[in-house]
Amino acid sequence: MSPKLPARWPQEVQYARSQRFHASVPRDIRAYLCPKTRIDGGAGSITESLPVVIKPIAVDGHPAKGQHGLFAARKIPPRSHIIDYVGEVHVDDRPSSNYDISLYHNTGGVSVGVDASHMGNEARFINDYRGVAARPNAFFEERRNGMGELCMAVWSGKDEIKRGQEILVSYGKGFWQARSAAGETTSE
Ligand SMILES: C[S@@+](CC[C@H](N)C(=O)[O-])C[C@H]1O[C@@H](n2cnc3c(N)ncnc32)[C@H](O)[C@@H]1O
Repeated sequence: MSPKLPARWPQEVQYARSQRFHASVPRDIRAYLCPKTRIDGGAGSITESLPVVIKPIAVDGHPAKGQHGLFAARKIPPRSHIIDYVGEVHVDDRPSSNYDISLYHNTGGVSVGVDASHMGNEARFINDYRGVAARPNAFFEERRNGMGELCMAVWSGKDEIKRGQEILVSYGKGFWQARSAAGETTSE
């Protein structure tokens, strides 16, 4: 059964509750990332509602005005798991994706990313804090989910996130440096 789409989910993007593996991921890397046999694709383990909601950004001065962001649907305690970043796990280059985050590097120099440009979950709407707030209120850190699969998770920082607040992470300077040539800017 396909999962219910969140409000304001874009038609052209496939909604998924668990990451998918692109053919570019070598077998040994995949075995490390996903050591257990997956029975149902991973969707079955999610029972709780997520503490987040996708909203359009209409505030003047917000650098992502006209786009969407991810907001707390209820109070989120400090240092707690918010959501896993779901997308296509890949090792091929995706220089034009604005939804590609780094998941894992092995000692042999293989870099694994999670790209949510064509498929993903609510986490793909998390904006960078630059130009929005003084600092991020959430951060990326990998974890092994209930199925033992390595994934990139989003966690709250040291302060509680209040209902209605935008979830903001740092994409890292590299993200913006790579885009400055293309004319995409932040206030930093
Ligand atoms: C992962 S997407 C975030 C979700 C996006 N706002 C949307 O509606 O699909 C990353 C893109 O969001 C925009 N963005 C996120 N944070 C931003 C910021 N602080 N300043 C300017 N643009 C931002 C940029 O266009 C960036 O390439």
